[in-house]
Amino acid sequence: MPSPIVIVSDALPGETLAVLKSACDVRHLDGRDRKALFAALTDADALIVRSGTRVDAEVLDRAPRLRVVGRAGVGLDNVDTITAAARGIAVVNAPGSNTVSVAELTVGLIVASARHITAAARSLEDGQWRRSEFAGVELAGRTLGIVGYGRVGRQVARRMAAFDMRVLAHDPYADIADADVHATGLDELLATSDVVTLHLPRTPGTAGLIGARELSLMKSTAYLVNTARGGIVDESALTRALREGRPAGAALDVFATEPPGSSPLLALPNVVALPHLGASTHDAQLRAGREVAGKVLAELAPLLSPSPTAV
Ligand SMILES: NC(=O)c1ccc[n+]([C@@H]2O[C@H](COP(=O)([O-])OP(=O)(O)OC[C@H]3O[C@@H](n4cnc5c(N)ncnc54)[C@H](O)[C@@H]3O)[C@@H](O)[C@H]2O)c1
Ligand SMILES: O=C(O)CC[C@@H](O)C(=O)O
Repeated sequence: MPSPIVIVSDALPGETLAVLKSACDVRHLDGRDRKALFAALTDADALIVRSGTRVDAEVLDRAPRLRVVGRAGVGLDNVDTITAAARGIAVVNAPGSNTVSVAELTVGLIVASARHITAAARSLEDGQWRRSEFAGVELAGRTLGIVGYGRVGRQVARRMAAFDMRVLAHDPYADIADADVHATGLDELLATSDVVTLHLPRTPGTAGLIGARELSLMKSTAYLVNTARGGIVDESALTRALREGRPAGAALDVFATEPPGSSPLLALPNVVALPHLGASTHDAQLRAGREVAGKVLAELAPLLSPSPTAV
């Protein structure tokens, strides 16, 4: 029996690739090259992606043999799960694999915002020594508002409570029962928080959730941190709001379109911007790779002989 063909269209750890290669014919390409992706999918049994490959209906149309799409990470907003389900294609991901990494990056961005770390570092690199301009605020005693109290939101709450912040959380679907975390409505959270941090998925229901009205509710001294998904925030409204100084600044790991090209957000002095690094630790990538490889091989089991290397 020929080995199943697995297309890997984003970077995966060597260990994951080795596991897959022990049982499958693994082919690499850059998933942003749609032409190459379409060509490779004609005889593919599995496709493994991260956030860089858009797996829409057009992609699935080109893959008549596809049994499984593996997402080496959490967010499934780049995969058309409805079309996949309609065609009997399994979609598997690795929830929880990168929770700690995203929470730790979020802590970094909160501290960087309160203390102007990136702007001050850039200024010194430019040969300047402007101490008073970069005076920040303490986080202790101030209020953190968490929108989306799932895996990452809860880990951020724990870590920032250790900074002695008062923690609010808004999540219509979660049980917010942790001591020291106060459940609130979204408007109240926006109006009372000194830092607002987003940890919810991008779905048709959450796209543009934070728009001009919501931003206008925030304090002029507050910071917005987004390590969730770009499309949750209306970027045009955010650009206008930041130019007007309400909120005071934003730290963004994610953008509506990635890479964000010439987005005006990148040119604003009160923006800290990162190239979607939340899950980019060796630890998280290894966990995500192991989990997704195991799930993909399980879906391919009927095509495998002899049985795959255990993962
Ligand atoms: N920057 C990165 O590299 C990176 C890495 C991992 C995850 N993420 C993003 O972070 C998101 C959260 O990850 P997670 O593992 O915590 O997911 P999760 O599913 O554990 O938590 C998401 C929470 O959002 C809540 N939610 C849904 N709609 C909401 C709404 N309208 N208002 C408030 N809350 C709402 C859900 O009830 C859930 O509790 C993912 O969906 C993904 O998009 C980003
Ligand atoms: O694939 C990535 O590198 C980022 C993934 C991350 O955003 C996720 O949703 O797990």
